Amino acid sequence: SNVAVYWGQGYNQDRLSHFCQESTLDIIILGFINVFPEAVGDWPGSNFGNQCDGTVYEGTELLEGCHQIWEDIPSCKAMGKTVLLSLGGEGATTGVLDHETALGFPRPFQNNTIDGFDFDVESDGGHGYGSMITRFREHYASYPEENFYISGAPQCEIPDAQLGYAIDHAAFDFIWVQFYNTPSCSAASYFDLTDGFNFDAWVAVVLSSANPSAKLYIGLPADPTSAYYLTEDQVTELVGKYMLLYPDTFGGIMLWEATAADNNVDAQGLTYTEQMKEVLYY
Ligand SMILES: CNC(=O)NC(=N)Nc1ccccc1
Repeated sequence: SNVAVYWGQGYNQDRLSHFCQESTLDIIILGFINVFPEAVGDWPGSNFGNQCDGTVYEGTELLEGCHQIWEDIPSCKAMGKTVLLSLGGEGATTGVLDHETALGFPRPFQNNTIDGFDFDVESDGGHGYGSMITRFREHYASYPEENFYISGAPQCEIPDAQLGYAIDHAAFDFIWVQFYNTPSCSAASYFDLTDGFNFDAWVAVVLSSANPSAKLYIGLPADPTSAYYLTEDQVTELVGKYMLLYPDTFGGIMLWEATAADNNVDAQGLTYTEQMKEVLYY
């Protein structure tokens, strides 16, 4: 099973190549394309924290000076990483992506080196995401020799207000549930009296979704100051239980996010990511 991390919004974050060199990481999700086109023909916008030079394509919010990222993606893939580009993120302008706008979402990702797209839609979700993912699948089909992926980061309440429809009607490869940010179903609630952690119910969602063989990941915060943070021992107990309960559907652990995980070092000098890898291969 895999460790997936979000990268692009970390405090004083290192360039992508630094994380590509970490053997513990399998999937790196670049965040974010955080402005969606309001209408067909509009351009999306992007934000990668401290990583780009601030210049945008004329008249858009789309960053054009992300040289380090575009330089690092090919080498990241050469090191065996799966690199996905995430659409959305906290506070993103995701607009009501209707069917037409969804199909018209321009793909200004000048290079085609990314392995797929992640949907981290946290507000204003429309039903366009199902159409958009179906359209992505049609594009993917014209490159049968390539492996392209679609992933999603729903909140843990079921059905997820933004992605629930898309998960039921369009094929995802990975679903990393944000078992944080929502008290009622967080992984942390497994350890308190409420015990609302709902991985079992999420397995049922996947098995009745458009792609029952999608892999389901446990999403966790990597920052020890986060309200929903789990200690290494708590992750060992929780993940140890669910990875054995659902060996076919359990895909691994997703962390928000890469820099926080790097900076979170335990008494043995292991980063949080290395601790997660130990849990998965325990
Ligand atoms: C995968 N997407 C996220 O994790 N989005 C998000 N809103 N993350 C977040 C986690 C902790 C504090 C603030 C934001």
